[in-house]
Amino acid sequence: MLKNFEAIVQKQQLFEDRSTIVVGVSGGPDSLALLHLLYQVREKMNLNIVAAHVDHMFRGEQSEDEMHFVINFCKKYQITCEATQINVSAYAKTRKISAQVAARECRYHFFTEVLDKYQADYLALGHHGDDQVETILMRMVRGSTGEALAGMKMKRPYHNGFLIRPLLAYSKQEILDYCKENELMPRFDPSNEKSDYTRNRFRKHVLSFLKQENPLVHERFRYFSETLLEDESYLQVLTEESMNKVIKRKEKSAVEMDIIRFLSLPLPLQRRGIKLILNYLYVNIPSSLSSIHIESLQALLSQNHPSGSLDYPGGLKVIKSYHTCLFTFEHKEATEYCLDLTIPSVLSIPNGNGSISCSFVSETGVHAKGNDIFLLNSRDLYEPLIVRTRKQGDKMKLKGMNGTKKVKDIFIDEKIPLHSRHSWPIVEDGKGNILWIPGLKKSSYEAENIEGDGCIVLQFRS
Ligand SMILES: Nc1ncnc2c1ncn2[C@@H]1O[C@H](COP(=O)(O)OP(=O)(O)OP(=O)(O)O)[C@@H](O)[C@H]1O
Repeated sequence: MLKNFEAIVQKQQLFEDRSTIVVGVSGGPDSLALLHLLYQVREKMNLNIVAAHVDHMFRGEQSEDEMHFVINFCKKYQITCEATQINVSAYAKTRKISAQVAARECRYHFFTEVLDKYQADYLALGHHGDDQVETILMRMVRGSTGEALAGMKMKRPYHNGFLIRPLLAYSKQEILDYCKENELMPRFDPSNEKSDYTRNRFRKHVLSFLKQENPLVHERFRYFSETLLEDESYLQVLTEESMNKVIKRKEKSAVEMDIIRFLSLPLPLQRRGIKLILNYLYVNIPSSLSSIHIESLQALLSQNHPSGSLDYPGGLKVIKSYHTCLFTFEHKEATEYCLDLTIPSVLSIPNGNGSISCSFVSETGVHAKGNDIFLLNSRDLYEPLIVRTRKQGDKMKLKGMNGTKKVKDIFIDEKIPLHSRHSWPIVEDGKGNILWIPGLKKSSYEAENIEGDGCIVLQFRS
């Protein structure tokens, strides 16, 4: 028995007694050793083991032979076996994907079918410690960050249960020795020897060098991976707590955050905070998104200029405006509008900017405190009232002040983000006077007292 197999299963809580485990078995040494190990603990742990094999039909008779080898192996050990033949080359051609990607997709599709058929909770695969060293190094070179640098997880949620990789604790040599000791006679896939795949190049040139330096290098990488995952999960909790105080608005396709609060976080939380937002907004993280995007955003947010924007892959735009940073997929220029406000009515403002209700009241006693409500004496009403977006040169007579002020300056003083200014509603009367910028400022046209003929009440709801 491979050293400590049971101890690892217990320590990592890989699976429970009485579980059904589907094992992906190619016929190679790794998966064959895995199948055999699980077979060894089967009785003791009351396991139901099912082997699943896919013949990718890449190598004609040779790969068919491998399938029969797996079927016969299972027969010998009285293990249930599900085997299938899939024309992966044809699949790859119709979908215009590489043979490797196609093989993976077909394999995992079949695995889920078998998991469902046997209502299994676990899919076990034969990746080992040397695979892990290669994976981590490849990811480093590719520029992965955070949790991804920990490589493959020994246990992670998959389909309706978990994907487990019990052999990550062992080196390839230990597995080969195990196969020999137990006379398993695995098959060797010649494509593993080709050096045209990135992984094979890492195996040949980097892993062999590292093994010379330290034959137990896989254990060092395992320790690195485990501690990194622990550190990451702790930092993730801290990030989520901190970002709760930074995020101002969170919708399906847009997130707004407070830049000052964000910049007060330590850099590791800032980086993870940005990732958290991106993971939330993207359904699938685009492969072209890299650490460069995160770095350039950190630079944009910390520079003095009050505004700026970045284009992220997949149509996501990040817009800085004063103390607010908006991540949005909805950055089509806000449509201009100019709408009649009839009395009485409720008008929905375009671009999701709320509504304005408009009614006539005859009695006194209406309070118009704040900028969300506006009163206009009937005798000062010049119809039609219009709700529109801003125009160049807009000016307004401010309530309680002499003279006029540019609408543009009002937006700047109120620190309204650039993208919001284009769609903010402005209420104008039939003479072209700007009466009110709902939610922001009132003009001197507002009624001080309600007089004889009653008044119009405008109420803004954002
Ligand atoms: N054709 C297949 N059918 C069923 N399972 C497979 C097949 N190919 C790979 N697997 C599963 O995926 C794991 C990883 O596959 P990969 O090709 O990366 O490894 P490998 O070094 O070829 O492993 P092995 O020595 O088991 O063939 C295998 O150990 C096995 O559990």
